Amino acid sequence: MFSSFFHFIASVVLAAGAAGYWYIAGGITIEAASEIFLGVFLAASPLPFIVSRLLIALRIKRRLRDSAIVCSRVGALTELLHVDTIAFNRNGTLTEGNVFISALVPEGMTQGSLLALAASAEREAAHPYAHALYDTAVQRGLHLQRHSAARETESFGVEALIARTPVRVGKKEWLQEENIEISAALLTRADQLATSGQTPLFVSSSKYARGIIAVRDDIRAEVRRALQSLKERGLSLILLTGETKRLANATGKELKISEVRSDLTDADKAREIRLLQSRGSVVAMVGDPMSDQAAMRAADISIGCPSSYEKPVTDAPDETPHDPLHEELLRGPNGDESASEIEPLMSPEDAAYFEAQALRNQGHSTNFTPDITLDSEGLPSLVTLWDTCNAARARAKQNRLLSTLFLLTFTLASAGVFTALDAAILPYSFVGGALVLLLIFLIVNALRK
Ligand SMILES: Nc1ncnc2c1ncn2[C@@H]1O[C@H](COP(=O)(O)OP(=O)(O)OP(=O)(O)O)[C@@H](O)[C@H]1O
Ligand SMILES: [Cu+]
Repeated sequence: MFSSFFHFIASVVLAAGAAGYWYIAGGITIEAASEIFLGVFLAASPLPFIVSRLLIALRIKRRLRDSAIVCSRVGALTELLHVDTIAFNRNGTLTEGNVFISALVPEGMTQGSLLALAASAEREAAHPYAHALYDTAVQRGLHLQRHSAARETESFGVEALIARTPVRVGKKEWLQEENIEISAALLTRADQLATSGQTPLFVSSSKYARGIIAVRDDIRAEVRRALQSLKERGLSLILLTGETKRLANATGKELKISEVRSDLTDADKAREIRLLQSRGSVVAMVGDPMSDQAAMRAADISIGCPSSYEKPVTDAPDETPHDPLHEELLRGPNGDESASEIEPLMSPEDAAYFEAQALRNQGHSTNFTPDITLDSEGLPSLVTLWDTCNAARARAKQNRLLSTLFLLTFTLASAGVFTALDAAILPYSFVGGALVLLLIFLIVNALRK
């Protein structure tokens, strides 16, 4: 856009220069000088270049008509060709989006009570892990306790007050920061679980870890192939994830990605991207438009991977219309009176505590649309998009070359440079006609099969 503007200014200056020269040195009339001005201006105009750029985006768009890939910024399609690094998150983008509990490791309690404790804390949490814990507990018919307040911390976990006791579910590092005691046995077990591709969630009540719940969301086979294809196309890949180092490394190994950054919040991911950019990389970020917002804004191109988590449930629409546990929880302690869930019993101190914490979590705004949104296939459709853009690149090159040739020869001819060789000054009507022909040719060339 900027360069087109300068190109335009340059063409005006050039035209004025040529007309001025002939008016003064050649002694021609003002009418003849304006005709020279017009001729040079038409020959040197940026129009063919602007048209070429738009046509390429149009070509790509037409090619993508049959796929469900959505592009909300047309320029992104041509800019995609300059990208050399693809960054992506793990959960939802690389994985099935099907989270399940793969191990329950309680310490000093039963598996059931460990899960019930964690699920009680996760009741209203939004993370897919929270849903998995809660849904499994409900399916098993476990008795959940009501919490008086809960707070979900991005990238760390959830904290809830249950019967005035703080219960936490989340990352080891976070619990350790809160001075929660974790036994050596649990720590070892967690490392084993993470190395085998699972996410160990620590559950603590008061100041002690009560066990681990391991959740799992496996890598999709198509994603492995897609990443391989992207690598073959000369792109650098980098995994930016909120998961812990062990799991991230296991994922990297499984997918043969050497660049892996773990334990990142959204803001950390954005910082990693800026770091890559400062080294000259042009980065596209594939992620979740909700939870990777800052990273996607920082990237040169943001690509939304329609998270499998958000898939509308079409398979079983009328299964479990209401969960029995929910109703049980709504019933008061006497079994008859309906206790309100919306107004939890919270002491003013608790309320103040959680209010202060909640304020720190309010960074995200919800209305962010990525430049490009992949189809339900997710990452594999990026390969299709890339190939389409790349195929268009050859056509773009031809058109640019032709436009440049036109500009050089017609500018010189209409400025009268060839009069030195006894040629006449090219009249502006001729230049105009040639320009129209050129534009028609560009259109045909860009859009033909
Ligand atoms: N509600 C929650 N309950 C338990 N653990 C949580 C919760 N929210 C976050 N965590 C912990 O924080 C970690 C990172 O979460 P985060 O949302 O940042 O990453 P992610 O989106 O799951 O992964 P990626 O960055 O690859 O997409 C999780 O692995 C989990 O250990
Ligand atoms: Cu996705």
